[in-house]
Amino acid sequence: MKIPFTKMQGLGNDFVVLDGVRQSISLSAEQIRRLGDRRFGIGFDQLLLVEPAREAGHDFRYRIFNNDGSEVEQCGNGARCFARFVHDQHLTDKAEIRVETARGVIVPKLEADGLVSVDMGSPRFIPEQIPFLAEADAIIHPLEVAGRTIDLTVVSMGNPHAVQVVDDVDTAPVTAIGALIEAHPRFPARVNAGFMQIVSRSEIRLRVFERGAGETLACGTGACAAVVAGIRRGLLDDTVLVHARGGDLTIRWQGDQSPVLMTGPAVTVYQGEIAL
Ligand SMILES: N[C@@H](CCC[C@H](N)C(=O)O)C(=O)O
Repeated sequence: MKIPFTKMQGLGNDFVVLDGVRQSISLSAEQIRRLGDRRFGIGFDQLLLVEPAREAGHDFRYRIFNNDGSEVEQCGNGARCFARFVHDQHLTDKAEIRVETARGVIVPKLEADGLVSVDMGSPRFIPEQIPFLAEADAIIHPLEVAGRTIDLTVVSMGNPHAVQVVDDVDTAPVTAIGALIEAHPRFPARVNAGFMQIVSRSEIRLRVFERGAGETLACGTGACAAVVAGIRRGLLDDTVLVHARGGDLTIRWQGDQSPVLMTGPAVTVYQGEIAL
């Protein structure tokens, strides 16, 4: 069976997007891994499956899979690509879309300037909500990794993030230490590991070793989590320009229960068909 797909990217974080509205699609973890293989398949960091909404008042549901086949709760760059996809495929003519994810409803909006902004919902910090094994809630949690102690701020943006501050993202050991943090036993569902360099109170540089995908050129939820972590640590103001290796995002957060707002690009690269 052949299925049509769209290849998209948000700041170089790349996706295969499938239309599960016009046809019913069900993929095994093994099929996702095969499609995600950059030599034997199409290749992507995440696969996005767009489906009809389950509840009245919502426009769509979308499911997110890492290229290791695991299904995840949330994806920031994916949310922007999802919005561009349903619009370009004429699945909706709404500029503001209410979409169900595994962790609640998010609201992407196509802006007049071509960017997409997304209300990503409120961040969560309580250790069980991450999930993270810790005795109490704290802004900084020391974690033993490879014989040294790293100060982490843990944040859930629907999916789990552990953010550390580094002097220079270019020399930070993102791959080696990121993999150890991702698989650390204190994160029972694994975690996305963020490495944040503070440039000023309104600008950071960020690299993220993603759970289930390795280091990507950008991570939208990672950018939200890093800015929230920086604000909680008293290092950042409420509007921050995030420089990832694949490009820039603007993140806004007013604190407490207010939602995190993300604005950035979403680009279609090509369309094709592939045999499952
Ligand atoms: N690239 C994404 C995050 C994708 C999911 C993540 N790897 C996880 O396992 O939680 C983004 O842009 O947010």
